[in-house]
Amino acid sequence: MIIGVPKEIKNNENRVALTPAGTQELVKRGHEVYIQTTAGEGSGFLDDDYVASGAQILPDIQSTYAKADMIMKVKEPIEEEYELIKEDQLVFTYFHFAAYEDLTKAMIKSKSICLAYETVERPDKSLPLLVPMSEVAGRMAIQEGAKYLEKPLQGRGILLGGVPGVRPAKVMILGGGVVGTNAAKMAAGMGADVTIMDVNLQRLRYLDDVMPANVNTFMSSEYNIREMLHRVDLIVGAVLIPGGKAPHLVTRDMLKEMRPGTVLVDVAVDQGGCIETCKPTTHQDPTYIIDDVVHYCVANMPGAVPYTSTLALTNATLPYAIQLAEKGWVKACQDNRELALGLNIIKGDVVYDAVADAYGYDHVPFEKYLGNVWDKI
Ligand SMILES: NC(=O)C1=CN([C@@H]2O[C@H](COP(=O)(O)OP(=O)(O)OC[C@H]3O[C@@H](n4cnc5c(N)ncnc54)[C@H](O)[C@@H]3O)[C@@H](O)[C@H]2O)C=CC1
Ligand SMILES: CC(=O)C(=O)O
Ligand SMILES: [Mg+2]
Repeated sequence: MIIGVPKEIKNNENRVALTPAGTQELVKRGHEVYIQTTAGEGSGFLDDDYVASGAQILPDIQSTYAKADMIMKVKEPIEEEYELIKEDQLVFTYFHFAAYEDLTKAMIKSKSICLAYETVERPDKSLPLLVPMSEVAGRMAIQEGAKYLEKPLQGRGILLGGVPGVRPAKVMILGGGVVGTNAAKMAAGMGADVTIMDVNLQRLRYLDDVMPANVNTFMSSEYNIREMLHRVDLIVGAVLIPGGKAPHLVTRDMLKEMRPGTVLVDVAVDQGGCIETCKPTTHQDPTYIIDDVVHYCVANMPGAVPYTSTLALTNATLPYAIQLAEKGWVKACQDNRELALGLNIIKGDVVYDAVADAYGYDHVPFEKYLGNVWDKI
């Protein structure tokens, strides 16, 4: 198969979808790998490193898209890329369709095959290609939150861990999945007073078992969220309905109940955000203020720590990329249901139900393309 890796063009997106080590694995299996020049630079990989692993370097994004059967990317395609995606081309990347209607329409029009990292799903319901970036973003959420709580950055001016004789900051984490757990670990390690909220009681039981004493669990409900608002310093939004739009757990009217300088970090912004007033921001201009509350809503948080993120992401994506390259997308998805669940749009059909629901499209089962292979197993 011919694999193309374009350079990411989203603001401050320094990750790359394939490392020189991954290139070597694909090339030694007989595949052709084309890397857009300087695509790996932000993550510390030079064109020469890729060439040494057997890749060929292409001069621009147009030639990279034009050449490839499979495009491997990190972030969702942005407008300049829509026209470059070809009919029948396999695009393997994050899409977050439920948050981007224009992208959804453009990919339907392209008649490409959109296999989304964020909905590849294991039998235990875990999301193996989202987990590594959720680990990064969860950890970063506290680092960023602590920074924006500083007074010169318009925060309340409270130190997360406090000092002897002075209480630590209160951190409320909405969603106790991968982002929430990693955020809680970091906040607890810094000495904050942490509360994790979730609707899954089993998950809260587990977290109660494994978390240190300065982390409490609390059932997520509008009533319980409101009860805490006037006391918290930092709120981390970390809920997920896989593939779907995030529910608004913090609504606009709730901002009035918070203290001035409270910081909101809505990590779930890539699925539309769980804080009603959150709109996607960039690393260049990450925050804005509404009602004296600081909003941090960067949709590609891991892009700022590419040395860690590229390795963490590609450790997870490479085994799936190899299956796609070896077998083609139809056979690879027939053989591995985890990958089939990543299919979101196929040749103009929306095949992922939460994406179809988000915009009122018909949901076409992916069996139209894959057949009912699992019934026979
Ligand atoms: N902004 C960024 O750069 C990044 C964003 N993310 C996003 O972070 C979000 C969270 O991802 P993960 O932690 O991996 O998901 P996850 O599936 O591990 O956890 C989500 C949790 O939300 C809980 N939940 C669902 N409804 C809830 C409600 N009403 N109240 C409280 N909890 C509720 C679920 O029970 C689950 O425990 C996703 O939207 C993901 O795409 C992930 C990585 C980077
Ligand atoms: C998951 C995601 O949105 C990211 O890694 O940028
Ligand atoms: Mg929203």
